[in-house]
Amino acid sequence: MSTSSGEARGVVSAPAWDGDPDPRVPWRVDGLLAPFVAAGALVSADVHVARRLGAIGGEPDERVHLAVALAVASVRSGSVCVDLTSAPAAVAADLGDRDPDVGADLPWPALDGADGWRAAVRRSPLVADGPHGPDDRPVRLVDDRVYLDRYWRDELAVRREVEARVRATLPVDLSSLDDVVRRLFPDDADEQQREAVRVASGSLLTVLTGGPGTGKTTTVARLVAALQVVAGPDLRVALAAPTGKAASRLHESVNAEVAGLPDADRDRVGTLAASTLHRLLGRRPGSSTRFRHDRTRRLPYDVVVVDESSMVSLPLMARLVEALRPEARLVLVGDPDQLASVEAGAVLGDLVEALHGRAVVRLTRTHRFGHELGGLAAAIREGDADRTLALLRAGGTHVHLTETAGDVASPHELAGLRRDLEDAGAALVAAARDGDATGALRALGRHRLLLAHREGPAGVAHWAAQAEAWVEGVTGGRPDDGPWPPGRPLLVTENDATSGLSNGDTGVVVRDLGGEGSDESDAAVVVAFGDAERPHLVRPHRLPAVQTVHAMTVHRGQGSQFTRVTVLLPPATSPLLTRELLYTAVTRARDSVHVIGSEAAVRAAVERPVRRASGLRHAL
Ligand SMILES: Nc1ncnc2c1ncn2[C@@H]1O[C@H](COP(=O)(O)OP(=O)(O)OP(=O)(O)O)[C@@H](O)[C@H]1O
Repeated sequence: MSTSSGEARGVVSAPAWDGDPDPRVPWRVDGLLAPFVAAGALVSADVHVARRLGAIGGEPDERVHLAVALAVASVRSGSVCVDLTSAPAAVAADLGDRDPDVGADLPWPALDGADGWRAAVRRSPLVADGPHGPDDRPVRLVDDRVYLDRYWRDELAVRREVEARVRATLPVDLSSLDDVVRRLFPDDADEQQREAVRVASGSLLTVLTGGPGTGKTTTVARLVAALQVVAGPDLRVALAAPTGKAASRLHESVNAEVAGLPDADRDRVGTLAASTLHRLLGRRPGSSTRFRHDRTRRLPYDVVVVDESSMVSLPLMARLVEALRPEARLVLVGDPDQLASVEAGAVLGDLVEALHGRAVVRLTRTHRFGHELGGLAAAIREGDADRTLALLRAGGTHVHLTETAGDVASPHELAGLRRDLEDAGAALVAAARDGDATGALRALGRHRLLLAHREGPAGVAHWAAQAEAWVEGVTGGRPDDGPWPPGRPLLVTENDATSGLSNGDTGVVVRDLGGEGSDESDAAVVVAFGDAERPHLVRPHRLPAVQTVHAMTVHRGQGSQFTRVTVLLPPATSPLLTRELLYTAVTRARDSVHVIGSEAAVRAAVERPVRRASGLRHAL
């Protein structure tokens, strides 16, 4: 494939390439887009995609290339599109968070007028103009939002399905609904949970939101029981979550709740199986965007419940709603204040905003933390930096702040973290060496270090190594430990049907006192995963890809909770430091949280909500 370097207006000098260019390779870009690359608003790969589309589609106007490159960049950073009206302010704000001088005076084209930026984009042969524009163009312009067309189509699919589902009302026998609601939630204080059941009974879409410990999972179990009475019997129910880890947690907690239901309800519900969304939809080998179940081959369920739906990307949500039977009920459960999906879209948050309360039930009564943690989470969620800092500084049994003087914590400032890591590590190694899988799994859930970055001085790679060194300092390696030292905490990084492990599962190497390994390298050790009471034991040679997990990113921690969490904040200038990141990190703690960072970093996080551009939140 040739590059665009030979064209009249082609200004990218680069070698030939056969696929996606590596965004880390510096490409020389000149012309209108150069200052955008220099400022960090675009990477050269964005420019390259835009210029190639321009070359193929016969569009020489650099302003159109800019719009397309920004659309590509926006997907990379989690947005679904770029809004031409707000792009200058959004880019300046993003760049200015890091350096106030950068991004303020980029050469933005004038938007309005017959020869303005908007008009140039609208009449471009690359661009379909409006929702009814031609469907063979790579880019679409709708209300000043520029989309790569496939994201527009995904957004449209979700919007249409949601609109249809919200409009439909299902006939319900109100007196039997009232009976079952009162039986399942006898306490008047549980009115919000009752309301969730009423909404799910009467409509095809229910959005159930709430912070951690507000009873979402509990409600799911009872809601299914209620639906079996008012819309059943024998409804086929699927439970799903975006990650394997979240799916197994959902499976455990819903079935535990079902076990406590009155006999008749429990029998009606039976055992519910939870799987990942990918598995529910049916993976197709070699494709991550198409599934076995789609519009032509719908999912055979009457009720589909998706937990942790804040983590579901727009493309995956589109595939799900397309695959639902039109009469199936969809229940989306999650916390829209948490980090959104790694891929593009913030569907749950957008829907909550767009639906204006229709089909949405928010649970606000916390059952789990009756202490400082709940107040801290609320202050962060509400964007109140002063209150967040005051609560952190006041501290208490459950909240602790180590306020660092600079961007990087000094050894003195790290003393508390070191102690936590050493204590948890020592307990882990002691139980593992004793062959006590239950004790080791409990120790594994005792403390977790969460970070924003994967790489760099504030990243997981550095801190995992540091933590390991500290732990080894107190536990000492043993000559007979072999390649799988007992007490090593592991994170699974791929899904694996053979071992039953999913990407995100964590486990610990434990001495197998009674057993024999199948070869020398894993003789006499097993790796314990899952529920501490009923550990799932896997021989090392059967493990899928794993890594040592003394520390993990907040993203990785999403969907899990730990007794104690330490959040080590990056410098205030880190683009990853957002309100959602801090909220998600703090709410991973079941009992106590320790935040390490500067005042500037705490303020930056709380005051910087993620801005993901999308049309979904305006659309309904
Ligand atoms: N109506 C209720 N009355 C008393 N306890 C409740 C009620 N609803 C939930 N709980 C309890 O509150 C705790 C948290 O509930 P649950 O796990 O359902 O919350 P959640 O919102 O799903 O939390 P997370 O998002 O952290 O998983 C559980 O111990 C549950 O038994």
